Amino acid sequence: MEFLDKIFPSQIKIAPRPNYSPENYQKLAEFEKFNYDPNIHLPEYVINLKFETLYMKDIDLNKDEGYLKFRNFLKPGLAFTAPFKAFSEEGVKVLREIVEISKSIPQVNFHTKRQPWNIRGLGYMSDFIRDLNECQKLAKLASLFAGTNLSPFTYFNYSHINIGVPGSGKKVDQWHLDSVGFVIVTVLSDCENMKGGDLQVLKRDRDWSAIDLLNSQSDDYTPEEIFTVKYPGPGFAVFMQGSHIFHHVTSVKEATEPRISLIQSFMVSNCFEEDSTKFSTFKGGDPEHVSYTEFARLYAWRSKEMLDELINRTDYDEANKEERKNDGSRGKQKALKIFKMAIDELTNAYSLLNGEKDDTIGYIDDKTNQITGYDNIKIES
Ligand SMILES: O=C(O)CCC(=O)C(=O)O
Ligand SMILES: [Fe+2]
Repeated sequence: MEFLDKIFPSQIKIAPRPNYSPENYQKLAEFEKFNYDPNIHLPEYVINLKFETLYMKDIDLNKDEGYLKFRNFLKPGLAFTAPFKAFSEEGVKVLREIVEISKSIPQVNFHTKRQPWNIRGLGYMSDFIRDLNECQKLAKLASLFAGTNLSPFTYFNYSHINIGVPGSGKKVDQWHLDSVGFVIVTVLSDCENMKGGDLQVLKRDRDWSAIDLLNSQSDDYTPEEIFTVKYPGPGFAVFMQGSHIFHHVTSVKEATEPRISLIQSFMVSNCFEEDSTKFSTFKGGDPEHVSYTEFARLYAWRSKEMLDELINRTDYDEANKEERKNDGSRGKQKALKIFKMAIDELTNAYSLLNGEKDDTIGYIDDKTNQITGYDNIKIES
């Protein structure tokens, strides 16, 4: 048995699949030749005990009691890992072929102010991408790093790809916090002689006061608190809690080919844990007919999971016994707590989806040095 199956004996939860593909994102015949097989496309994972890591507890600035309790629960909670080999040679080869095909599909190519070129939406169009993102082995590896069970995030995010064109003078990605809790960021291109194109992270937890520090970073000066990821080669990845630590990717100055990176996104499986999802980011960037439906389903699933917990509880008898002893409060209190959480989840979803509420976290625009929201404004490629 794989060591990951020993640690996580039960299946990772996957949100129910949509039984349709949104308009413009139907299955594509050109992708049919690729069949995902973790035994071929993933390597044997070897965990190096001298793994270079940064623990959330070491960069926490937030000393709020509730927050610390949550963090304690998430032990060991790696903020980010050292690079590890996430994909086999064959895995890299297939993914690169998929990227090449995708470049000629207009509706999956996006050019935004934050990211000059990204590819999104492949989960609906390619079974390989769908199966990779729903792979138990990869999700269990991410769960091991996070210290809690993680599930794949929404379909349109499955295998988000960034492309950095050498000499474009544009950052591949501006300083930002992710709008999803956890990511595995893999480089697929040859970076051996690349200048620039560095993924850099700030070693502080959600510290907005660091904006000046981030903006002071220039080509020839990297403040000590900013860490540069050194990828040994294609197929190597880092796992990170991108929703907690600011990160960006510098512009590619020189390289033998464009920089290609692949982002696998994960959210907490347990509906009762804190969730870092920020709907407004996706609302502001993805096609409207996709983001609304995906997030309606996501919030509906999370609330359903909460109510299922209430329906499937096996400790009512015990709670009821206690209840008789304790004047009827215990079982009732537990039930009320779950109802309240489900109501809050739905109220939050309702206000976000109908536009009464905005949960944007934005990114730092390098032109203005200001936090900027996602406004659906596309730029010319
Ligand atoms: O492309 C990369 O290396 C990282 C990109 C990133 O942080 C993102 O897409 O959120
Ligand atoms: Fe990111």
